[in-house]
Amino acid sequence: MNIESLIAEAKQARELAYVPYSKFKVGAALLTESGAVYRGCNIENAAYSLCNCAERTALFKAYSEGEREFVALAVIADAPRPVPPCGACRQVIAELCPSGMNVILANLKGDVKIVTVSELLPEAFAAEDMHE
Ligand SMILES: O=c1ccn([C@H]2C[C@H](O)[C@@H](CO)O2)c(=O)[nH]1
Ligand SMILES: [Zn+2]
Repeated sequence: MNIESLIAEAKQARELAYVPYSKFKVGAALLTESGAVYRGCNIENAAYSLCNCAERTALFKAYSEGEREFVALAVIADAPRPVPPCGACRQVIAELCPSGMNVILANLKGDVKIVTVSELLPEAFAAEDMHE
């Protein structure tokens, strides 16, 4: 699976977004070590703080199906620049994905920016920091 294909998966996922409030559809696609792809879209709620981003939808779907080895995550939206994940998603990505994993940020215009998990959230607190 190459970068373009993973972005295409994220674009497909984006079509399923539930966004009556922001009207801002986001899609994500998470590639696992075994080659499986988990898609996610953002799902909003009248209680705004319950809105779930595309990235977290994809990660939670994959993790809850038993997946543990993640190799890349693509995110796409119709934005002026490659869509930047929110702080909550950065924290969840840092918790569940390897620090050197690539996160592919894209928009519908074809702009792509690739960053690592640790670039998105340097010095993130994680499970291994909790006990000696
Ligand atoms: O990386 C991002 C940025 C935003 N959103 C969602 C949250 C909300 O539903 C809408 C507007 O912020 O887009 C995502 O899903 N992922
Ligand atoms: Zn988010």
